[in-house]
Parts: sequence; C-alpha cells; structure tokens
Amino acid sequence: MTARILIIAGSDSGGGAGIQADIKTVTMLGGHATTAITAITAQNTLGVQAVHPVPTDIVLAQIDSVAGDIGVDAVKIGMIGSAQTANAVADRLTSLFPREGGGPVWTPAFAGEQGGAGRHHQARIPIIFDPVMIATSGSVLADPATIAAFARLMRIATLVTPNLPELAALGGEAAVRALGPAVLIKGGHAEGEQITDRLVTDAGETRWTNPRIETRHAHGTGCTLASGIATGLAQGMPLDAAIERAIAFVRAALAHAPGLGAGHGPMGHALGVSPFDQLKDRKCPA
Ligand SMILES: Nc1ncnc2c1ncn2[C@@H]1O[C@H](COP(=O)(O)OP(=O)(O)OP(=O)(O)O)[C@@H](O)[C@H]1O
Ligand SMILES: Cc1ncc(CO)c(N)n1
Repeated sequence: MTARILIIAGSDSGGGAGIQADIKTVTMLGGHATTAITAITAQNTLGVQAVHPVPTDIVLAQIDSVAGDIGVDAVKIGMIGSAQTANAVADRLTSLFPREGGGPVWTPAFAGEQGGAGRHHQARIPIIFDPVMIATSGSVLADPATIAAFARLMRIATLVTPNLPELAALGGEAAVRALGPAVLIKGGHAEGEQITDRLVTDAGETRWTNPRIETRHAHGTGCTLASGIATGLAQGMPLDAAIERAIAFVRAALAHAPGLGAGHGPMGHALGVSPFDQLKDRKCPA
C-alpha cells in the first residue's frame, strides 16, 4: 500500500517551502501526501508579504477528514499558524493517535501486506515536528505565544527538527530532549564548507556531514527534509535510514534548483526530470 503522510503546515505561494515543498517531496519519494493547511502566506523568494492563519476548527476538520477515511502512516507538522492551533492540533493528534502504550513505536502500512500486523495494530504513528519560526528570507512565521505552545507539540513528537536559531529559541538541546522526542539538529545555518546534521536519541548520537552546496536557492530545505523523513518512516524505514535518504534528496533538489526569483529561490524537487514524459507508453492502463 502507498504510504500516507499527513502534512499539517502552511502554504507558500512561491511554491518553494511549506505545503508545496512537502507535497512535492512526499510524491517524489513514493508516498501519498494529504494536507491540513494551517495558514496561507503570500510569499516569494524575497520575503513574506502577508499571513492569513486558517481558523483552528478548519485545521481540525481537515485532520479529521483525512484520518477518518484515507488514513495516516506518519504526520509532518510545519508552520502551525497560531498558539490556539498548536494546542488544538496537539490535543487532536493525541486522541487520534495515542502516544502511550506498549508495542512497537509504529507499524507501517507495508507491514500488513507482508503478513505483519497491519495498520489496525498501529501502536504509535510517527510525528515529525519542524518548529518553523522564521523563513529563509528572514520573515517571522511564528509569534512568541505560538513558540511557547510548541512545547505541546514537542511532547507528542517522535522527532523534532530545529535549525540552529530555532534550537536556541527552544532553550537548547537538553530542553527539547527533556520533553521526550528525538532531535535532529540541522547545521545549515552554521559557517563553513561542511554542514553537519546531528541526530540525538535515547540510543546516542549520529552525525551526517556533507559539503555545503553553494547556492542562494535554498528556500524550503527544512520543510523538504522533515517531509522526506516522515515519508521514510511511513514507508517503514528505520529513523537513521529515513534521515539519510531525506538528506540525499535535499541535496539532489538543491543541485537542481531552477534559479527562479530575485532572492532565495525554490529547490528543484522534480530533479530536472518529468517522470510522466519518461514513461514509454503514456496511455492510461487498460
Ligand atoms: N547550502 C546547502 N548545501 C547542502 N545542504 C544544505 C544546504 N543548506 C541546508 N542544507 C541541508 O538542508 C537541511 C535543512 O537545513 P537548514 O539548517 O537549512 O534548515 P532550515 O533552516 O530549517 O531550512 P529553511 O531554510 O527551509 O528554513 C539540512 O539537512 C542541511 O544539511
Ligand atoms: C509556509 C511556510 N512554511 C515554512 C517555511 C520555512 O521555510 C516557509 N518559508 N513558509
């Protein structure tokens, strides 16, 4: 079965970050993206010109519509829109996908096909929380009250993926770990020719170090990474393998950036290919 990833995030009209990056990433990695849109931003490569938070009850209705029919193998949370929505989403995810109880951390949809437990035995759906605060352009995407409410989301998250300024705003690595989740500290904002992303879990620490790709078109790397990880977990990959593939995908998409806009442009999620055009027979299956 195709892995189903519920994306709870904001819309970026420029198509570089947010829901737009998330859908492209999930699709490219072989999953099915469903969405609960938390905010609409008027945004381009230069900055964020306007933000319209979606009412909290409409965010919850989108989650309920998806969970009640299509189903969910993993959740990715990005821009959340308001403190009220952060708290309400934490409550709703807790009741839909209980965080307590024994059994495996999650049982992906694929396990059912292979004669395993199947989706009715899911114990814990993985939740990846990207604590979005500021866009690549420098525009603010979360006010102080919303950032304070992030604690609720961190308590139910499997993995939190702060960049370095976000980690500092959350009180540092120990403060995040104390709330329970694994932490992937992204190194994109550090100086230097190498970038190190650092995963800290109960089992210890793993690092990925790669050469920095020289480009100003790195808008949406954080969204892409978190959605890529969520897709891997939904597909049944172990956490470190899901992270490794997501980093590789971010790097490939950076290398294929189309060079749009006068500021921080979008990545090239389609990697310069059209899978449809490459099909030998472009007819519908009979
Ligand atoms: N110039 C780059 N070259 C290669 N990898 C990069 C580059 N910039 C970021 N990355 C990678 O992209 C991922 C996201 O890191 P980053 O620290 O940029 O997150 P972020 O600040 O949340 O992203 P965003 O700019 O979307 O808000 C990490 O895996 C990081 O290693
Ligand atoms: C909607 C949205 N979500 C996240 C980010 C983070 O890059 C952004 N710029 N816009």
